[in-house]
Amino acid sequence: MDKIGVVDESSKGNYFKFISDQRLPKGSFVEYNEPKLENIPILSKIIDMSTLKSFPPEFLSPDLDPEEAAEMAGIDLEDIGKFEIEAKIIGYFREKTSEFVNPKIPPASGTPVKKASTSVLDYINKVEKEEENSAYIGKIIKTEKNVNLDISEIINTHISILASTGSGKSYTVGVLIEEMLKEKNGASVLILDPHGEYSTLKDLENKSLLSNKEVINKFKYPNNELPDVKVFNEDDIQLKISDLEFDDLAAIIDDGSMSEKMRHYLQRAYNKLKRKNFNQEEIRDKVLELKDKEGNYLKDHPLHSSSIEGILWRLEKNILNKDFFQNYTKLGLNELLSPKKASILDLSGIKAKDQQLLSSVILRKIFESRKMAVKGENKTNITKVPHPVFIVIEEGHRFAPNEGRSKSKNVLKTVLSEGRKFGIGVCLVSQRPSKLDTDSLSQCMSQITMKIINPYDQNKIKESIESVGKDIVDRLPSLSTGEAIISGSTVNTPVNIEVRKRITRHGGKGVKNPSKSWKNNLKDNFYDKRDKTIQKDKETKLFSNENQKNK
Ligand SMILES: Nc1ncnc2c1ncn2[C@@H]1O[C@H](COP(=O)(O)OP(=O)(O)OP(=O)(O)O)[C@@H](O)[C@H]1O
Repeated sequence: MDKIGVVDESSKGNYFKFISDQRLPKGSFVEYNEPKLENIPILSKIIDMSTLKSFPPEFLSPDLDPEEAAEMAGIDLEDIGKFEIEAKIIGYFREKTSEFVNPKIPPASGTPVKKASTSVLDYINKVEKEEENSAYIGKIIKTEKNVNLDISEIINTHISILASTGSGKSYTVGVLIEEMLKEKNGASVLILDPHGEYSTLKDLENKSLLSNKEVINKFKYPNNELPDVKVFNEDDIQLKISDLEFDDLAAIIDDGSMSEKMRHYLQRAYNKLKRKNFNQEEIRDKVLELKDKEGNYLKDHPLHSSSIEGILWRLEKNILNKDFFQNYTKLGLNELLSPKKASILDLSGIKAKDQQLLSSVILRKIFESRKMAVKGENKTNITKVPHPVFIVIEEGHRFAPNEGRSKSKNVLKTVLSEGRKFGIGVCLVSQRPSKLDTDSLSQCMSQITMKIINPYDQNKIKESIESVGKDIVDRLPSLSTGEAIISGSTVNTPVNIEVRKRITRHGGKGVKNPSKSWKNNLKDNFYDKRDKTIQKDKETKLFSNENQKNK
């Protein structure tokens, strides 16, 4: 491999500087051989670059000969156009423990530096491209080297995808899901989709939409079938009231004004609902029974009496008059979760609070079900999901906000902290990491981080994610759309990548030409009329010219 630079004298600690005449992008990799360790190649990453020497401004005149100027300024002309590049030492790969080991000695001055070779870059991946449990996510920037995520790590210890709006989060989620659904993995995926932007994954069901035979083969299962992608919307999603726990019920009817007394009476009524399959009316009837039973006491204690009335009113308003709650569940876990299947819950037609509620019930059911399956228990009222599950939660800050209440926060935290034991992998997606619950974020042991400009969001990432150091955060604002830094347990060392192209169409596109769309939708479309008049004028002119010619 060709030498691209030489270590200069300023080496210290984990970092060294070298001089090169090449521009090397930040985040790219170089290597050098360490003679004290049998010449083993040491992988290092570029973190900064500056020009080595430049002419002082007073010598920057077009009339001045460069050689003369260099002599006058006391600069070696050869140094102009060279770069001083700072690199961070990553280390050599120790196969025995599958990790990069820092050599703890900086390279000596004069050590040749080379572009990292493919054989050294290979160690960045924990898994090979087309093997089981791998997700080919893109290439190391400015190279042809593939980066493959280790899916076992994602399922066991979760992943976060963080980026400012428009930087490519949902595109990247799409790529990850495509990889999950390839035949090599055959995953069971559930997507909580508040903006309804993932339905284009349905392209995977249609051979004619997949570009060629080679692509089709990657998704084709032994029975010749392609993956199943199902979209469920508000008409399909309804909650069975008896799936709610007491806290859910209290949270739904509490608009912030529910007193402790009201909570107390609601709890007593709820405790009387011994059967597992109660309906909306039965909750109200239990409160009415309580009112009858305590009749005399309530007469003497008007405050208690008004508490019961308060509950009845709230039940009427929030539960009995809502189509969203049914006495049955339209969607069972069996329908949602199955290998080689992605179920997209399009929540765009559901209010934010109801989205949280729905997610909390679904997450809890999946958690209970997986727990039972792993522990080998059998409970008749719980559907058994016998395989691991990958759950994508878009707009994660809505479901687990850092501040304020959310009906789904506690259960999501439980899934993140204990899901590891039960094979529930979560992908938490957010454009506002600073608004995301800190514990939830730090439970995601792998990260795909894309362009982030907001300093609050950058700080949050620095403070709550161990594997994302300052050098990574400093690079976030300069990333382009579609560029990402992968870090954490899914790869052996953090790596800058260009996310691969999607196989399916991307569903999260903005409006391409808003002006055109507005004009096309004008009630009195005078643009159309104008265009027709112009066309007519042209034709008239043309004919009159031809008439003239014919004359
Ligand atoms: N890897 C990529 N290759 C090509 N185009 C990409 C890539 N990533 C993103 N884009 C394009 O960039 C645009 C924004 O991407 P995307 O919708 O994924 O952003 P986002 O971060 O999810 O935004 P929002 O938060 O607004 O949903 C899209 O038009 C998409 O097609």
